[in-house]
Amino acid sequence: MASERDLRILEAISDGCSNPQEIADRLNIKIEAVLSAAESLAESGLISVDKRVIERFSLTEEGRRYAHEGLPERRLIEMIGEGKPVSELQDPALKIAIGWARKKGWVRIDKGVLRPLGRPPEGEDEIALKMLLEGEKSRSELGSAIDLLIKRGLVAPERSKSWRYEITDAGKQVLSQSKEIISKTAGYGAAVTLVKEISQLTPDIIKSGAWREARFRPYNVRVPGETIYPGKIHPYRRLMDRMRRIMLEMGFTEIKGEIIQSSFWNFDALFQPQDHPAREMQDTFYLDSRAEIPDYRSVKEMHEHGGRIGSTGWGGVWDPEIARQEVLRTHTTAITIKYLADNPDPPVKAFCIDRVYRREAIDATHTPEFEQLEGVVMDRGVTFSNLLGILKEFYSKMGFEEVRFRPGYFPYTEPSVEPEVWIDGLGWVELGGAGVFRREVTAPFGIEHPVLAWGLGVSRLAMLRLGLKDLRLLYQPDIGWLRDTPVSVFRGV
Ligand SMILES: N[C@@H](Cc1ccccc1)C(=O)O
Repeated sequence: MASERDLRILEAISDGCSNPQEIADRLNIKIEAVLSAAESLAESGLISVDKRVIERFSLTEEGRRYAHEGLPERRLIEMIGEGKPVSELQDPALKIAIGWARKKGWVRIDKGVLRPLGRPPEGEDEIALKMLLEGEKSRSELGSAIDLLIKRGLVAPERSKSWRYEITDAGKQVLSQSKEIISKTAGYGAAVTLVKEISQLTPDIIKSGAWREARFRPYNVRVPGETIYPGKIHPYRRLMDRMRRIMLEMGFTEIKGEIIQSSFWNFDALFQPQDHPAREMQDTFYLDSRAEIPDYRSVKEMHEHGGRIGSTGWGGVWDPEIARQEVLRTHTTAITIKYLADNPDPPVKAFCIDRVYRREAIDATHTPEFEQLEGVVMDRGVTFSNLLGILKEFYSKMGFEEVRFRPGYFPYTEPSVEPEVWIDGLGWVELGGAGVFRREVTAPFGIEHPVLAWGLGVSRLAMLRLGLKDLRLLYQPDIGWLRDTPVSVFRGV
């Protein structure tokens, strides 16, 4: 059964209006209303719908300027006349123009002089630009120059969905029947009383009491709605907030620290020998500045001889100058060890989620800046199994049910493990490092109780959680990805 609005729309389609906007304009109603009505008309077989994606092109601001003034390479040709020394053409904007003119084979450089090679005819790109001054155009109207113009940022493509409606024989029949009724009565109003279906409640319908007799059209939740892109929190930020919330729920306190650290806190305090390969230039960003470091006697003693805990230390001479060198922190463990040194009495339950820096060549799985989530628990009698339990719980709260631990090695923990989570399709994926701090780390700072410590690769975890193949997406504002990433991938957020 069709409502008054349906019939009007059906009539418009029968008169040749084939797209929603046209119909909306003609009937002075919202386009969403047309889409919704058309959907149900199509469902009842009264119209046929042809959906397609169309591409239209328009000028960017720069493109518009060039459409008026001419492309830079065109103006260059006009400017150089018979030729001009390249040394007089040093302006960066001119360099771009020269680049294009050479690419197009319009000029050549002869003994330092830029010379035109005849007068180049108007190119397809220039013609396309001029056409676009008249308004939006399609690909077929503009020709093949369009891709280059898009690359140059002069033309912006826009893809949109279009709907084409056509009335079917069944539709024609319904329309002619209803017209008969309408012509016998006063008009569409009569058709409404005839079909008695209302899609929108108006003050009039309420006041007149017409709603009592009316049948309300049910909502059709399958109608394609207008896509809207509201502002939302960046998916990566959202994920980090989630991790932060999990840690807080588990009773941890958040701590912060400086990005620039002395080697002392980044390495030495963690009993990393001064010739440890991880300190080398290819892994660490060194600054050419020196930091103040605290009283280092006990740390030096530990590195050289093993202090008074029965360790042998690393031997050799521990050099405070090396410890003073400033670095961009390579891990957040620098923050937690400093915090423990400042708070050596139990209990301590702290975490730090922040950015760290390493000299990595950038590729799909490496960036020189990334985030780590670091946690420490220090208390009387805490054990390695407590550590595994905490990690398991954290991962399960993040939605990774299957966790296992591989033996690992870090200079500052014993025993050490590398937690792995199971990802369908990928298998076991390593997600960080963990262990119990060695006495060589804790004793010099007067920490007498066991310390459980771990550091997790946050961006790694985000990649898995968001199903990304390329880590760089987390750091590049790719508007398409940002729009398409649903907020619902984060359970419980
Ligand atoms: N700092 C280690 C992780 C770790 C933290 C704490 C204990 C053990 C390991 C890393 O960056 O890989």
